[in-house]
Amino acid sequence: MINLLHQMRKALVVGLYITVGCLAFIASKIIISILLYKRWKRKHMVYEQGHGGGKMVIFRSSVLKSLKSDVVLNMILKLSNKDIIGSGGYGTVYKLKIDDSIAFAVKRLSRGTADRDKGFEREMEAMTDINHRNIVTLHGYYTAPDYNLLIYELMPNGSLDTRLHGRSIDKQILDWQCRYRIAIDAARGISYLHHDCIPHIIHRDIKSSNILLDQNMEARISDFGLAIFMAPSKTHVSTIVVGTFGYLAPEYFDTGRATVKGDVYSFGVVLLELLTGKKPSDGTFVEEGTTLVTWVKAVVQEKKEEIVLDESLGSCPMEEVNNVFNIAMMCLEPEPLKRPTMDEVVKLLEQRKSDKIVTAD
Ligand SMILES: Nc1ncnc2c1ncn2[C@@H]1O[C@H](COP(=O)(O)OP(=O)(O)OP(=O)(O)O)[C@@H](O)[C@H]1O
Repeated sequence: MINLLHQMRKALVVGLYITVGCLAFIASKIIISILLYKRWKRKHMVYEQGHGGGKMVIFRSSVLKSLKSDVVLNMILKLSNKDIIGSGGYGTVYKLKIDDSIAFAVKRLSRGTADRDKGFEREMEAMTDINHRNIVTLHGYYTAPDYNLLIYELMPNGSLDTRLHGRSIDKQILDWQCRYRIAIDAARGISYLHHDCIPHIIHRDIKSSNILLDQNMEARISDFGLAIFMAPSKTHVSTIVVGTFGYLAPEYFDTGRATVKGDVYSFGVVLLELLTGKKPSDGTFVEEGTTLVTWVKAVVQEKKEEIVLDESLGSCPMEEVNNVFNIAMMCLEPEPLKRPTMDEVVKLLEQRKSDKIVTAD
């Protein structure tokens, strides 16, 4: 009898513990959900828009938040060809001028194909929570039945691609110091995606037209239309091969396995562009049956880097130039495991830069 009473008491205590445990678990979930919702509300301002059943979401920009959504939308709808500042395979980019001192870049993506819609979703998923000085800021978006709009901060100096391969007057500003700084800024942006974002972000389209320059020629990574997430416990994500010819890592091209080392390879190609001033898709490479990477590797092996160095650079510190060639070669190792991580690339670039600054000062 006593034994039975003892057992009932024990069962009651266990039951009580389980109930309290469950209640505490549910309460903690509710509190976390409320906190997450409050955080989301703080960051986003959602406007249900009457025009054509679209929806506008503005975050981060106090200027845009202070304007009424239909005012912003009307300004966007008035954009025309004269406001175009660039165009890519997926859409057209316009300059949206709010007043004499404030402007944004608006990317218009037509809808209709699953590819395009996916690109828009990817861009939003990847960018809404990113806040880094070397990543272009997304201020909001508008989604309508026929098209999607992405509103970014405006990068007044355009893309590295246009500066490097466009009019020669645009190239003048790209002296050695400027190119070195662009390399460090871009490396920091990619390193943030690979190492600090959870899940990690593989950009998959690192190239000079996706490196944009602000008013001080500081570089930021843009265009997350092909970006994919990767859990920290994973080493790769299997996908169909996308990206830009000339920048794709060979193993990704062959297997469709996207890894952070694929971005490292593409960054190595960008370093070669900065060093040589040549475009990876330059017609002469195709004519001669070679590539920018093969061409440069051959001269680096013979220690004749100056042959391929961009003539428009004029005189520059050859020790530093050779170091950047070496970093590029590491990034372009055919074996992905032998390539450095982006964290390491940043350190290699920073170390050499700061050594230079210390001796120069
Ligand atoms: N925030 C911005 N500020 C200023 N210019 C921009 C901005 N975003 C894009 N651009 C300009 O618009 C061009 C087109 O950009 P977009 O991202 O649509 O295409 P892309 O990267 O050049 O090519 P693709 O998307 O086909 O790979 C860029 O190269 C750049 O010159």
